[in-house]
Amino acid sequence: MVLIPVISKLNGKRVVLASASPRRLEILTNIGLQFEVVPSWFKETLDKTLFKAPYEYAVETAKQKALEVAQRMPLKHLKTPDIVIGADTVVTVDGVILEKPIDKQDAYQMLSRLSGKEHSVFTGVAILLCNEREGELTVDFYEETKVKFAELSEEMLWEYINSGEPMDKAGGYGIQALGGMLVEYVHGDFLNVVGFPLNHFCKQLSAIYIKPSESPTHKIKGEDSAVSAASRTSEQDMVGPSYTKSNNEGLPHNIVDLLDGFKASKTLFTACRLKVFDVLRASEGLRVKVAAERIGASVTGTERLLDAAVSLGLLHKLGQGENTEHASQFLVTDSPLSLHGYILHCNNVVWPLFTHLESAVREGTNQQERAFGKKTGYLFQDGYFKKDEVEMQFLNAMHSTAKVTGRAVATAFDLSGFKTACDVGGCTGAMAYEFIIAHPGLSVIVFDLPTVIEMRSHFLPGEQNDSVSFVAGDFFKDDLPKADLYILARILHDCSDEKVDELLSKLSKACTTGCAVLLAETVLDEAKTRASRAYMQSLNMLVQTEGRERSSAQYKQLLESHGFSRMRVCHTGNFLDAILAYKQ
Ligand SMILES: Cc1cn([C@H]2C[C@H](O)[C@@H](COP(=O)(O)OP(=O)(O)OP(=O)(O)O)O2)c(=O)[nH]c1=O
Repeated sequence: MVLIPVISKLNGKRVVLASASPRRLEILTNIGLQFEVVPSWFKETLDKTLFKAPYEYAVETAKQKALEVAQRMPLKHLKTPDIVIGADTVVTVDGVILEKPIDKQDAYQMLSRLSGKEHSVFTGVAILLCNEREGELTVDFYEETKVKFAELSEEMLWEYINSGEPMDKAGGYGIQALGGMLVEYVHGDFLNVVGFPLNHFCKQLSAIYIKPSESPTHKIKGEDSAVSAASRTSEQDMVGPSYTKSNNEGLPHNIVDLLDGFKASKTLFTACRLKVFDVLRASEGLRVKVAAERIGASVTGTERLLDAAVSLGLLHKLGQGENTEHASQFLVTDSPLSLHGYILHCNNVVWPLFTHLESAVREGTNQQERAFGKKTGYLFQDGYFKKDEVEMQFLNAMHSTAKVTGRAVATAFDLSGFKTACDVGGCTGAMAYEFIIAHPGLSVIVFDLPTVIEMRSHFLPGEQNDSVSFVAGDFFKDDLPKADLYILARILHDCSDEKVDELLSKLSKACTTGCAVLLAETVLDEAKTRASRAYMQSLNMLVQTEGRERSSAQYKQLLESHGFSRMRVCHTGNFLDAILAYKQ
């Protein structure tokens, strides 16, 4: 059985079917696959004229369905999938793509087109491997099945249409049900018509998860191996699944992705600096020349930047020239969850520091002086951060990340036992507001430097709420406000070990038995089996600060040494994990 070995390979992985199709659910359930269903919100409105073949449209739609769920789950479901499966089925006849009919008349038109003719059914499938060590991989393929309808009388057509069966099916028919009466022959995979090419899917999974020595010898149509479609060579136009050369002939895709990683980052940073996403939101379907004028750049440079943004899934294919849902959500400057500020910080501060990563590794110190020509004490009291535009940019960055991570951190634990929290170094209050929303009985005092407190009105102009108050002070030099829960979001990871001990010792004195600290940090995964972001963040601390990221075991030891016990860790699946520990 091709599938049995693959099933065992998937055990323990979070598999998600990004489809509302009951047929796909049934097909995968019947083979004993363990998976969750999270229907995709991707609107199936890609411009068909931009695709040179119907199967390309089906594959791209399947990929976008899977991507949407993979990117939404950590934020909305607070869990990260390991594998997301997207699929899209289309019927084509005489070169026209038929999707689900919009009404009975449309169903009549479709079925009349199909009457007495052979047509093709294409199902595109995308398998998104989210937690692979080398980052996100997409394996996509399609399957074609030929179907011939008998000559359909008007009476038969309308009797079938009035059964209601056509309405939620591509081409307006269901071969597995009443629609089977319309069919003279099927050449190819029957389940592919129903909506999921099961055999091809199993072969792809085998190619991904079973080493050649383990797997029964089988050739998938075309060539061996399925790899990241992102590295698929563009000149390929083969009928059948999409491939690149098998790994032993080409570069391992994770090396290729890493080689190009910095270019992808810089593409995102540059597009944000030029406010490309704001310009494209203002007038959808903008032509490149007009976009170039609006962002004040050359036409040739703009064209390549936009093409690169499309390849990174930030923009829809050009011709529509419009933001993807995620670009609208996170990359335009004024959206509620905009990461624009953080991205500018990455471009203007983190990028120059990472340029000196080798020196940081050799010396074991941050590279502020090489990058910006200044020594630094505790980072955020340094003169460099006193310049208004630099401080405002940094606050923008912290504000935008707090907005994106705040909900996940605030909902990580049941905090109903606490009345007053102090958000130590709480910056603009974005995290504090998430805590009072998640815990209505809680009030939060945001404690931060006077200059930070003065600037808060830039960030939360409308959101006045009595449960959030602001107190100016220096958490190293001044007394901490009285509270029974102390929140420290991305504070300890900036500090030297000595500063960490100084601060935790102070918190321990401020806490009576039953009080607690809640840390929001990127927790290192000792087993190194999860996404590598935490280890990238650990290098970020090396180049930027005197601090570092820590594992759960290290936090446990550190907190216990300052009288905090009963530590619990919540891996939120977002940028930040949450740690709660109680004063003994
Ligand atoms: C041709 C044909 C299609 N279909 C169904 C399969 C799909 O469910 C549907 C094609 O529409 P799709 O957009 O592929 O799938 P969907 O809308 O049902 O679900 P989702 O988008 O959430 O993945 O048509 C049949 O059930 N029988 C058939 O014979």
